[in-house]
Amino acid sequence: MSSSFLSREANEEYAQCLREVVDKLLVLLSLGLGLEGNVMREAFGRDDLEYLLKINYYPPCPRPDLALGVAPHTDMSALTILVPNEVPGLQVFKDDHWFDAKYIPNALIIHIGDQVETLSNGKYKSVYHRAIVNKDRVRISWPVFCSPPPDMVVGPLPQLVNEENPAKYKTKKYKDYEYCKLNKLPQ
Ligand SMILES: O=C(O)CCC(=O)C(=O)O
Ligand SMILES: [Fe+2]
Repeated sequence: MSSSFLSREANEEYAQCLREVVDKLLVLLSLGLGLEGNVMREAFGRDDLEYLLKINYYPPCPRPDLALGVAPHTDMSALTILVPNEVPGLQVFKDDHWFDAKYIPNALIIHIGDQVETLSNGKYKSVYHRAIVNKDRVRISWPVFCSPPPDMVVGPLPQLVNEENPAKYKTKKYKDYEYCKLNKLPQ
């Protein structure tokens, strides 16, 4: 890893690029629900969307069969954009199986997070995933969690709720969702 990756300028440039990616994804996700392109982005606070970079460092583990890097979970963000190093480890749960996320050089891994699931009233599902560890190689991943601002109220979009499709999720401030998730309280 070059030290320039960690420089302030590099992070600012990366954030700027991610903003464009996230804006495009939110437009496509809105259109996918049959809504105007700007609906999801507006519902998440428009230019106030927050970007949080986390660095996961998984040291080699002599018994990868006995340990997990990250336990299974969904991200509470709206979207997560993740870049891993070349050591595989991310797994996604689908049809009762864990699937390896293939490492593709220069590709971004995008997770649908809980807030997109809520806003879409369950049409989009947040991805259940985990990270396994490697016997002799260090794995590193750089997820950026893109979330609504703490005081933003998030709930199923009114356009998607009617008598046949009642709201499946509570409407609440993002910070309250976060509090319940972090403390494993019911939402
Ligand atoms: O390291 C990974 O690939 C996944 C990490 C992760 O799921 C997380 O930090 O939320
Ligand atoms: Fe995650």
